[in-house]
Amino acid sequence: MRTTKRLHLVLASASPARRKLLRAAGIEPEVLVSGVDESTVDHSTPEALSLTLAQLKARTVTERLGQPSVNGSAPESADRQTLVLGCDSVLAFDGEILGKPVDADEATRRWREMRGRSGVLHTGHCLIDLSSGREVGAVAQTAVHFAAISDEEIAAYVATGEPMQVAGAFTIDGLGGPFVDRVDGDPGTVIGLSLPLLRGLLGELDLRITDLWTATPASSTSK
Ligand SMILES: Nc1nc2c(ncn2[C@@H]2O[C@H](COP(=O)(O)OP(=O)(O)OP(=O)(O)O)[C@@H](O)[C@H]2O)c(=O)[nH]1
Repeated sequence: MRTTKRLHLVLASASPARRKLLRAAGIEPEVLVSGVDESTVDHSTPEALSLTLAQLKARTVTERLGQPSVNGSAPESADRQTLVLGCDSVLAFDGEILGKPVDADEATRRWREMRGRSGVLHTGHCLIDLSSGREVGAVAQTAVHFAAISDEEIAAYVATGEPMQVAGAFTIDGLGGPFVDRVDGDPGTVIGLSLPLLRGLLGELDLRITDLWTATPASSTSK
């Protein structure tokens, strides 16, 4: 049965890219950074790692909101139904699971290996409905094909500092754009949040992504 309450999305992420994706899709999230120490989680597959970290981030913020955790049934709020979304992105490349490079040297080394080759960006998503305590989650994968860039291009890109801020040491919608030939799959998954996957998770909770629109698309695009 569809909700009659106003839906409110809390994004449990510091990622400016995730927030930008949601806002462009008409969803204005409240941002509550989880502060999770990702080094405490170790998993052998990129799917398990990205999903577990997404769950940890969403659950951490849910607890902080003073609501029971996943198995509790949070008290109904008057007119607002709050959802918490956690995400985590990792690159699977050459049999390794790669997050953000620790420094410029690692970013340089990675690019010298990645250029001209392909990897798979995995983004785990976890969505918790505070009113019911229900939790749903899934991982999206998008293949990334890197351009055969020169040592000089690598040096210039690493010098911008961007590679050290993002999983996989590259962006497709930033300075790294020219260095990715193509992606196979949802580009949002590479950027850090898959909107079609979010739509599916909301559907599992009997909710619609259109109920999350804070600005109706017409008004948000009017000049
Ligand atoms: N703009 C952009 N950001 C990317 C891209 N690929 C990865 N990222 C970012 O790289 C970061 C991956 O690190 P995560 O640990 O998942 O997220 P975070 O930024 O540390 O933020 P938290 O969710 O609070 O942990 C995210 O901010 C992603 O948005 C890309 O192609 N474009």
